[in-house]
Amino acid sequence: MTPHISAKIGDIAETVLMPGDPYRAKWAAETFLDKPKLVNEVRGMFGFTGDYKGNRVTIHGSGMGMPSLSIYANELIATYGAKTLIRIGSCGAMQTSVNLRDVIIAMTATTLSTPSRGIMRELNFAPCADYSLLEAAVASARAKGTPTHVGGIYSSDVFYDERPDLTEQMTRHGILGVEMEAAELYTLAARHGCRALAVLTVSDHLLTGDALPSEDRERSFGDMVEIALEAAFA
Ligand SMILES: O=P(O)(O)O[C@H]1O[C@H](CO)[C@@H](O)[C@H]1O
Ligand SMILES: O=c1cc[nH]c(=O)[nH]1
Repeated sequence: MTPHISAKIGDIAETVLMPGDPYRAKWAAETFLDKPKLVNEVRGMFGFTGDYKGNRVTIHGSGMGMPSLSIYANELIATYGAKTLIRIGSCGAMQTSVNLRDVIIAMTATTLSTPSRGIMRELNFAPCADYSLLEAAVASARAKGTPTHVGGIYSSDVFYDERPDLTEQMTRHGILGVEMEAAELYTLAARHGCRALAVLTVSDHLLTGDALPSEDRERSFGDMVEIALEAAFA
């Protein structure tokens, strides 16, 4: 047990999918896993462990933002022995070539700061995905025919951004989309010798202002979950 996870040691799998939303964790576990078992609900942050095609997997919420993800990822790695952590999140598109419902597989995660900033000091560490997971996720997305983009994303500390100039710079520099957790996940995975990846579904578009109504999201979110599960066990 940890301060934030009540699961017994052994109740969490070595492979963990991490949506920001605990209700997405519940939905994904109940939709895609055999025999999903609730293993954590401290603070309403659901974690479920079950089987995917015979492979043991946990789907556990991260909460929103890097400080929250950092708490859960640290505890999952240090106490429960998680080795592969895949974020399954929503994001805002930053390129005209990226459409609502498309999937973005994040090679790198640019950021202004992460909870690890204090350790890095003057170093501009480049958080990047595990290549084996990235390659397997791209193959899985291609096989499914899901419209998918692979490249850099931006991990922001804020949802309500007061810096339109930053968005403009990100777009100019080819950043595909914005979310709020991947940079810290990649940094923690690098520190602890784990594998990490972020597979994201575009829920809104920063350049057009378009946004998905929540009832439309399930199908594309389902593709994202299956891509992550297939990549984890490739
Ligand atoms: O849909 P999730 O996984 O929560 O991800 C995105 O949505 C939240 C903001 O609404 C942030 O956590 C952001 O990263
Ligand atoms: O962090 C996020 C997530 C979805 N959409 C955004 O614009 N930002």
